[in-house]
Amino acid sequence: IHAPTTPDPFGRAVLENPQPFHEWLRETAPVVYLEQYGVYAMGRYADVHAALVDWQNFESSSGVGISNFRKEAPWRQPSVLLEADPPHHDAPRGVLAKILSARELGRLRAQWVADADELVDSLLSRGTEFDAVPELAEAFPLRVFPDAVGISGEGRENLLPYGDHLFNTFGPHNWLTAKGEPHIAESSRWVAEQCSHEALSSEGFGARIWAAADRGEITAAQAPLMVRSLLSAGVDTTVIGLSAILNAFATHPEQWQRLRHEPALARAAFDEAIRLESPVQTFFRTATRDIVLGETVIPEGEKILMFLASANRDPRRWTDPHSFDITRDPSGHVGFGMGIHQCVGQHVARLEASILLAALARRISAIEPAGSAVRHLNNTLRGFDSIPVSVTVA
Ligand code: HEM
Ligand SMILES: CC(C)Cc1ccc(C(=O)O)cc1
Repeated sequence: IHAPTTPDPFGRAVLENPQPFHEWLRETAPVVYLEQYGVYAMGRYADVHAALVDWQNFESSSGVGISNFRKEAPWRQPSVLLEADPPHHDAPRGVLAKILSARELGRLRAQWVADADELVDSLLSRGTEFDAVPELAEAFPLRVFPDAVGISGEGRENLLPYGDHLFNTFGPHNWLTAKGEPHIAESSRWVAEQCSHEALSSEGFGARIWAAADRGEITAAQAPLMVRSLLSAGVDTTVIGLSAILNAFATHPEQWQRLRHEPALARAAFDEAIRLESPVQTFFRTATRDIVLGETVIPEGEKILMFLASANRDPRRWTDPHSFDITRDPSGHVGFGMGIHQCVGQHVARLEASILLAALARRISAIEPAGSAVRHLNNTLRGFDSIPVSVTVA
């Protein structure tokens, strides 16, 4: 199906409110050619899932953004994980999966719980009305994650702008990529400086990556790029994930009560928020051969735009897809991707969320909106700039 003119999926209107576009895409066909960008779009769960698990036909090494690395030079050195396919992808993935495993992360739990308790106590001592984005969704990851990686204390204000621009560059050049261009050279330089062996503290994820290089499991060239991966993917995403769950609970007070009575639901609640909100809305693959899908042929070398957020609300796969229900089984959602590139940091994200939610649930008997939430616009991410809330202390 050729769609000569559709609403622009990277335009302000769709980025603000993507659901009508997703509905149109799912109902039109399994694959729709978007003439505006010359890419093949998928919005149904079955097709997105199938593409994600089929790395041989839908490759990542030509880039997971709209730009085809085989046709134009990437603006930064390709990731040895995200923008690599087997066999090159295998060793870096194996090393990072071990370092970020749920088991390995257990050693961080006590410190992160203490940090969350301190942060929430201090916030509530200042009042019961606040903006949950800066005070919680940004403050908690920025307090625990850079230290867990082992980077220096100076310059951490570069992290969010670096990630925001990176995620914008997966989409087309537009007002969003133009916004980040003036500062990206400086923040890129700072990020690169944090990735050297000597810049990293002896305890963190970064040191463990370099130790793997010293053991010959990865090369000394791959090690700094793997640290860069953590700084690229590990901050803006979790800020949005926490914003999503906090906004979901503020707008569904009965679900908050459910969580308070059954704290063990926090883990499923976070994945349900990731399914419903899909912090990472879209990204691309590149066809490695002519791919026949229904009545459409995707020619070799062409880009496929996968709408994760649409797949996560596809009524063909989910009952009552637009509802936030923390008792639902959210497994199978593609908010963390699927297949060999599925988010290697998902346990870090889940640990941050479950610890922050527990700290809040202990102290707060109710949370509700105290004004309208403000969306944050980005070519790839969908989050919030502000979520004003008012809470009742238990
Ligand atoms: C709510 C938070 C997060 C979300 C929604 C998220 C989402 C995703 C998605 C959708 C992918 C798949 C990309 C693809 O298939 O091309 C991915 C991959 C990845 N994520 Fe996450 N992520 C989150 C947190 C994190 C964190 C905290 C880290 C680091 C500690 C991280 C590191 C990575 C890396 C390195 C990859 C590439 C894996 C590979 O290509 O093998 N992410 N993430
Ligand atoms: C959803 C993904 C595009 C997030 C992401 C970003 C960057 C990297 C990297 O390896 O730099 C990995 C994953």
